[in-house]
Amino acid sequence: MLPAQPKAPMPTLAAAQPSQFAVENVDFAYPGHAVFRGLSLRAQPGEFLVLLGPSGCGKTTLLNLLAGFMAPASGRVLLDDSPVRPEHPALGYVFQSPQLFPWLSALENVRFGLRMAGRGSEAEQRALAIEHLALVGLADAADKLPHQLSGGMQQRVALARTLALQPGVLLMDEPFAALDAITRIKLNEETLRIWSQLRQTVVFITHDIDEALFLADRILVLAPAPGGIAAEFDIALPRPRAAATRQLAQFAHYRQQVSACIADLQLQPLAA
Ligand SMILES: Nc1ncnc2c1ncn2[C@@H]1O[C@H](COP(=O)(O)OP(=O)(O)OP(=O)(O)O)[C@@H](O)[C@H]1O
Repeated sequence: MLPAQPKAPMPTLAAAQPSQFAVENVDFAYPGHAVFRGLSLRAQPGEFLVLLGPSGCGKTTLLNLLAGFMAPASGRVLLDDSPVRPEHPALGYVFQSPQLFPWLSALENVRFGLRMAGRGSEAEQRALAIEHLALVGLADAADKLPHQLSGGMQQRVALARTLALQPGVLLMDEPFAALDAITRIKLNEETLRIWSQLRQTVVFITHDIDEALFLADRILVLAPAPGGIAAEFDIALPRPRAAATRQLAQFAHYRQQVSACIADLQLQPLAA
């Protein structure tokens, strides 16, 4: 009889070890189209970093470089001091579209990643999936199919599916852009509630200034391609943040500063 294979460790609802990112002097181009020249940035462990910038400046490209889906032409992308690779267990993604399997229940969608990673027994996977559905406020929807859920609920399932794998970093590419304004604000608040509990490093892409201000410890504004970081804002709004945060004079002040920066960028003539 073959010896039993050691099982991958079962993640729990406990906080992950937050990861750190370093992008060092990265150049990247699509054929005939330079996107980054000499881009450098860092994300500290447990930081909520938001990337903001005009359409086409390279936000998604940067996230793909951070995820190891694409390689820079020169320079390095390091995750916890090693070159990033897409299968790194610390990486978790949430995309604009929830990308759920339509024939699987919410619970089975959340369990899917755990099954693929071979983590735990079926009973453990189910228990963890239920715990994470409860974390995103969907304890009662475990048996529902995706088409029985609203867009916001589907995106919560996608978030639970990613969080169940206990990533050290969450890469979020405009995750709430397709939702109505009220649902989006609600999910911004939920994201911060969950982040304050689990404290992963988050890299969040948006082109919504209010969303960026509400969430971020730090905002990096990207310049139009081929560029890099045009400006950096430390957002010292008090935490925990809630609806009242958006009414603060300090919030309005940051909004004015960031809006002016982006307006300035969009008025710049395109680089040759
Ligand atoms: N596969 C590709 N081949 C060639 N050019 C591409 C490709 N993907 C993206 N681009 C171009 O590279 C630039 C950066 O694209 P990217 O999608 O990263 O921008 P973005 O800031 O995320 O835009 P948006 O806010 O509109 O989503 C754009 O000018 C885009 O047209």
